[in-house]
Amino acid sequence: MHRFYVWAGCPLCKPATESVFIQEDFMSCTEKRHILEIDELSVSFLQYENDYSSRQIELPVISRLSVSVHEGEIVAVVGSSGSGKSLLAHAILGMLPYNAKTDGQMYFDGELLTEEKRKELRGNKIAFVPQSTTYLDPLMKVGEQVSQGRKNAARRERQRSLFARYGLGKDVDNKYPFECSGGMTRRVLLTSALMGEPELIIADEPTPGMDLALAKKSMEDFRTFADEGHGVLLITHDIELALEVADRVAVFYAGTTIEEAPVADFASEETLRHPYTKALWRAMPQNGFEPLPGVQPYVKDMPQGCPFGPRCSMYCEKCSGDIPMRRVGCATVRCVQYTGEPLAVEAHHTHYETAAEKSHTHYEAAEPSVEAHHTGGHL
Ligand SMILES: Nc1ncnc2c1ncn2[C@@H]1O[C@H](COP(=O)(O)OP(=O)(O)OP(=O)(O)O)[C@@H](O)[C@H]1O
Ligand code: NI
Repeated sequence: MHRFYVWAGCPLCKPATESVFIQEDFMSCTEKRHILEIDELSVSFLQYENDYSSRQIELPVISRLSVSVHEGEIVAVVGSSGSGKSLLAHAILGMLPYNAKTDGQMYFDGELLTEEKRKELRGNKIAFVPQSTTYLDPLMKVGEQVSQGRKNAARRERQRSLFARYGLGKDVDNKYPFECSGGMTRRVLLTSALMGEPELIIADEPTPGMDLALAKKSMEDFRTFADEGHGVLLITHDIELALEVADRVAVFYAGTTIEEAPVADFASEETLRHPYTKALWRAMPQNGFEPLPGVQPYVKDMPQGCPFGPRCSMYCEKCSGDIPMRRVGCATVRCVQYTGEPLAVEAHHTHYETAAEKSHTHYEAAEPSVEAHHTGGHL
């Protein structure tokens, strides 16, 4: 087991002026099995410059995006419309349009995700709940699609109980997609994902159109699924929902990850790292509902360096250069201004060792590097 020692002042046990060495066990972020790892993914689309031109341009919509899901985890991907959430899901599943070009590496259970591997995993080890309700085959009855042609007594029973759990009557089996309402289709897509024996569920905005009770049930089912040692990548606009159900949150902005943080870090603005994540925190109703002026840049007007730069009060010259993703404890952040690591109090206390052990610890690495993370992980 790798151990790193992080230097931080504890707001509870020590006065603010006094710092303590605390030992943090990074098992949770470096050595747990990585079910999914996305490493510096970029996606661009080849497009004609305009309606009258035969010249093609490359439109970069996702750049150097990194995110991971470990066993037992629900990782929420949050970010505003157009930040690249759905494209990430489509890239993992090999469902991008023909004019898309990708770069970077993706791993599933430690294995490189090739085009062939994606086809093999899609609908088997990786289940997908799409954002759009048009994914069902319009010419096939719903029941057939949910059972995926694999009928046996156990699967029939599983389907019956899931349909009952999500308020889908027996008659739904025999309906064609056009006979289902939008909300019903969402429930069908969800039961379909829960039907098989996947390792990972990628759910792209699974709850719109569901009433609160059903939405809660679906989150409970994701929790149970994750607790069995699987993983869930939950894409949502809804940061409050994310904080309720997820273990970690990946924050997307303009096609890249700007921060990945354990949910406990959202307990206060101070324990978050990126100015955009802090602004999201302040915009939550319970934290003052403070709106963030400005809009996310469109791909064609992307600024140099940090995409959040034009809206950031901390912007300075160094923000216009290359901004690498840095690992800081169990989190990652893409901000050159971030210097410290105020640990979330909860995480800190969970990992605190006895006084005797503490006295033998020494400062080893305040910020384990991304390389350390990789070698300590599955690679
Ligand atoms: N086929 C395409 N060709 C060109 N650009 C595209 C294509 N598909 C998506 N985009 C662009 O990629 C960016 C990311 O889109 P994506 O659908 O991933 O956003 P999202 O975060 O899922 O948004 P939402 O919350 O609205 O679902 C957007 O700017 C979108 O316009
Ligand atoms: Ni989307």
